[in-house]
Amino acid sequence: MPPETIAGRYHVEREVGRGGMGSVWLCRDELLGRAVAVKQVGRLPGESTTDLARAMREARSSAALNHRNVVAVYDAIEEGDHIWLVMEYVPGRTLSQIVAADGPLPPERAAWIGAQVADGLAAAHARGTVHRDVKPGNILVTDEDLAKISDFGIARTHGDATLTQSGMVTGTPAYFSPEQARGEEASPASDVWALGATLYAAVEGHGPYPEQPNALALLSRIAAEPPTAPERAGVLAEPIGRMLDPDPRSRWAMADASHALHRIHDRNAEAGTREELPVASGPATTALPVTAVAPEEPAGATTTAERPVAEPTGRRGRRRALLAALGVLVLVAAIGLLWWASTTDDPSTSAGPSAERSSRSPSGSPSASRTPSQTPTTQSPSPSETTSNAGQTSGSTQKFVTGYYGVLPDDTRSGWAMLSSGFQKEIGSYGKYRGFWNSIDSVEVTGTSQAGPNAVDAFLTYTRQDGSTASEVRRLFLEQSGDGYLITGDQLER
Ligand SMILES: Nc1ncnc2c1ncn2[C@@H]1O[C@H](COP(=O)(O)OP(=O)(O)OP(=O)(O)O)[C@@H](O)[C@H]1O
Repeated sequence: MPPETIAGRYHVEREVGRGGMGSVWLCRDELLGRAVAVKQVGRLPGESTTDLARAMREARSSAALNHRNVVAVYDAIEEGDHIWLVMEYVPGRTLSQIVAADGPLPPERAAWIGAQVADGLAAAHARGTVHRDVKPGNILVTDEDLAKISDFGIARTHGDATLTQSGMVTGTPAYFSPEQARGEEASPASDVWALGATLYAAVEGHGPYPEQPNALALLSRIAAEPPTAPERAGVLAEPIGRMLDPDPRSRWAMADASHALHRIHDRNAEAGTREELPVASGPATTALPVTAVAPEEPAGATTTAERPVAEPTGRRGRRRALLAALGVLVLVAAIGLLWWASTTDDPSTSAGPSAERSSRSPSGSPSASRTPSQTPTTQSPSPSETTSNAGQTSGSTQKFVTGYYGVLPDDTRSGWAMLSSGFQKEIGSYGKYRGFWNSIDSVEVTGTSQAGPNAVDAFLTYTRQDGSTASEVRRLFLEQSGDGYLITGDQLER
């Protein structure tokens, strides 16, 4: 039984759940007058300090993150043989509880939940933290479908000591990526796999691999065999396939996943009702971003058909089924391509090369969502909060960014000159850059926010040539150049 009050401050109201390391209690923070969730992590006398270290690691990883899609950790209190992790209280259910109670989710709803989680994880990746245990049980979802990723219990930041000394499995094997199953280090790419497997489970009602009690047998299967293609994924078929790419080098980055999932959500919202959205409709299939992280691939050459959920492993039946599934996907992609070719109003798809299609809405510059060399230090608050928060030193970088969008879309020559040569190379050519901006009628900067010494988040609203609008938050990375700056890269934030 927990005490009535924890650390003289958190009044215990009731137990809200129980996990592998202990109970979670709903408490009232008497000092701040707010509800908090307090997770009790046991440390029995004589027991090793592994649990304690794990809890502290969870606290450290999560507390450094401030993102609406990551459960905030407020405090970690050591008391007797326990640690109390004080977290943001998220009223709702875990994704696994939702699927268990209500059955598999419609792909569009799963996409929305996945998009939010991808945002939270992308923020964690940007600061060097890998979650390592993404699974439906670690995703909390409110009644309004606000999703938050929790339990950075086995996450670690670069430079932390190895978690296990003797090959003990950390994480949930069912959601392990093939490279993890082979014993390689967890990486942002393995979080992408785990999110793909989580979305698979959300729409199918079971994970990508058949459950089995023998963890080692499961791991060897994951390492050797691709999962079977999902049957109920609909519009999520391609994102799941790209996230479950067995090769981590060509697997989507988290930003690509976020982008694609948001697109599905945006299109669904535009369509008005979930049911109205055709399954695997043309635009949703063809307009998905193509990751720019596979350097050996020619830009823009990747199609759904080239990246199946499962790659052939030598099992004939599976191969045949896959080929059939791929045939359908190729057909869908071809129909989508025709649809796409007949429209010019979607700037995010009009840019052509793969790097330019990494944005879910019109990009500030048609660039890849990439891991920046400069790590942002803060998360973006809402546009209204941000401009006024800019400090004196950050003013000039924000001014520069506002100025950059000020010349666009009309003066692409000047805009192009504000990009570093490396970034220009990454985009490909001035013609591609201009081609993108030609599809935009106007771009408005509704706010800016300092995301790091050389990183600025721009809150943008684009109006396309056809009058439709789209909004996004784009992070621009800058380098000093003479008295001014050059843009060295960008990344979609929201
Ligand atoms: N911040 C929170 N707000 C509200 N409920 C929560 C919160 N965190 C956890 N819960 C509830 O408590 C339950 C247990 O959470 P916990 O993180 O300990 O479980 P777990 O992820 O299954 O365990 P573990 O990963 O430690 O093996 C969850 O299933 C959820 O219902």
